[in-house]
Amino acid sequence: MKNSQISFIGAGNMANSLIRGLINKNVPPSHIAATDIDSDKLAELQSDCGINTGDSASVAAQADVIVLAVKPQVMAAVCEQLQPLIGKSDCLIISIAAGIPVCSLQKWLGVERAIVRCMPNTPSLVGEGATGLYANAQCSDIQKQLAGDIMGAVGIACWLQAESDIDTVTALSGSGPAYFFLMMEAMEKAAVQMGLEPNVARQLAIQTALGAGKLASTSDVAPDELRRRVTSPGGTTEQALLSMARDGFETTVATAMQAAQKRAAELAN
Ligand SMILES: NC(=O)C1=CN([C@@H]2O[C@H](COP(=O)(O)OP(=O)(O)OC[C@H]3O[C@@H](n4cnc5c(N)ncnc54)[C@H](O)[C@@H]3O)[C@@H](O)[C@H]2O)C=CC1
Ligand SMILES: O=C(O)[C@@H]1CCC=N1
Repeated sequence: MKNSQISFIGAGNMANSLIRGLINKNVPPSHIAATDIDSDKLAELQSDCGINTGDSASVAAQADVIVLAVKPQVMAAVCEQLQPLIGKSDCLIISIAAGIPVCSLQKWLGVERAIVRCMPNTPSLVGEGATGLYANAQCSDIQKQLAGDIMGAVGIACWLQAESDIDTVTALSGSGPAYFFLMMEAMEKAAVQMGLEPNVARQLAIQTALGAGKLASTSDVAPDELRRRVTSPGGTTEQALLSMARDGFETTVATAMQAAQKRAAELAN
């Protein structure tokens, strides 16, 4: 990855998290380029991070890796416009788009292209990303290594056996940060309704999420046992968890993830 030129097509929320996350991990800004139809986004990235920006032709010409970071709905048009502009025949294409299958990307970019489909998430910005990856048969081991290194620089990177697993990863970790943010919002709101200062409620809700995540990720103990260690028999947590179970918490989560997975499959068409 050290000497690779990485170009982003689309410089929105997810590209920003990846670009800023890579720079935080000491990838030289001169190795990163981005294009977007919104020139304000490019100007901000250039002034904040010092990366190269320009039109599709200029960022695609020298790229060793092109990261497709536009919405699924415009991916076909973006790829068809991009295809003749890709300068290097061994340029690796990384798509982070939800839903769009490799066969569609091949149709729009040319069948011989090495393509890795990834599903990252926005905590990549702070080096805590979680990405699932799937490579097509045209990818060499070196190209797979490169994709894994890029995503691994900003968090954990897990290779998937089947392309369809990407839709599950989308429902789990791609969309997942939003579920935890919603939980923080809901906890904060309830605490304020119970009389706590909003500022204090927010700080404690966020720190509790951070602490639980850190504890779960650094401990050998599984989340169910960590949960039991908080839950004193006859105590307060027990009452809260019983209330959640009565309200169907697990079903709510499973149904929500199925809805996200179903939407990912729909975006393929
Ligand atoms: N936001 C997230 O948490 C995640 C998003 N993704 C995927 O990342 C992709 C981008 O999503 P977001 O960053 O959230 O969307 P976004 O709307 O913030 O960014 C998309 C960017 O593409 C630009 N764009 C549109 N047409 C273009 C064109 N023809 N050429 C160049 N740029 C163009 C837009 O101006 C915009 O800045 C989507 O495919 C999404 O499925 C994947 C994982 C997580
Ligand atoms: O909501 C979306 O469609 C994208 C994909 C995963 C997270 N954000």
